[in-house]
Amino acid sequence: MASPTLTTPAPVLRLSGLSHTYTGQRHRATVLKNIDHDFHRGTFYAVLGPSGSGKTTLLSLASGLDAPTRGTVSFDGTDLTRIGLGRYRNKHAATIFQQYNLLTYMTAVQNLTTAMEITGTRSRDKKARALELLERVGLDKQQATRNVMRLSGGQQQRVAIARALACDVDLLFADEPTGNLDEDTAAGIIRIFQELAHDQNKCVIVVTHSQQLAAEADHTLTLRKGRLSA
Ligand SMILES: Nc1ncnc2c1ncn2[C@@H]1O[C@H](COP(=O)(O)OP(=O)(O)OP(=O)(O)O)[C@@H](O)[C@H]1O
Repeated sequence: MASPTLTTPAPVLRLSGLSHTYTGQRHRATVLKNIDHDFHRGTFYAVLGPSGSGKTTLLSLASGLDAPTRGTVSFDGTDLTRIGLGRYRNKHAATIFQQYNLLTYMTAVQNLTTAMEITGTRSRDKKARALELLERVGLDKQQATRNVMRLSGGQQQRVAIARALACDVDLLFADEPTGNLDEDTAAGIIRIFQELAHDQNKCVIVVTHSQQLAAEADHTLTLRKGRLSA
């Protein structure tokens, strides 16, 4: 009897020969060196590495914020340059930035509903969905309807997380998402990342210094001297 063939699922995100060099007037620094790595749906990844090792750079290339100086990033087998970086960011990837990047003239709810509109995320009642997600990250209705600049740093970080959750996309990137949170709130956010990967089949990639977060990820990768290793 023929044995069943096991096929590896295609990666949702592939980095091939990825290198990145920052060039200034008197300064040139190669931060990433010839990185090859596949990332899969249904998986929660943590990327660790010393300060300045290039974690944020890696995330900005993988999330389509910047283009690599060499090599390619592909989503479901298509090079991001063919998809278009703007379209990729709007339709396929949500990013939680280290500096949150919230729309400062809006409330938390409006930040979420605007992101849902941009990504074309369908919801019968976008405001109700936004309130529900903000509650999930621990923000009550009063905080959710306040201008985001009148929230604390940790509360703004949770708005940024809820905004990423509001978008129905395959890839979620996060840069130090628990950096400003107390241990209990951080544990709640880590559980949300696990649910997104395991119950909703998303690919979640988090850059962090937190050992607490890395211990809960399915795969831990380390960036050191421009190389990524498992
Ligand atoms: N726009 C830029 N122009 C020039 N050099 C840059 C630029 N952005 C980052 N770098 C340099 O690239 C290197 C990697 O920076 P990056 O922010 O990716 O590291 P990181 O691992 O995320 O650091 P941290 O853990 O401290 O946030 C650093 O030496 C940094 O100074």
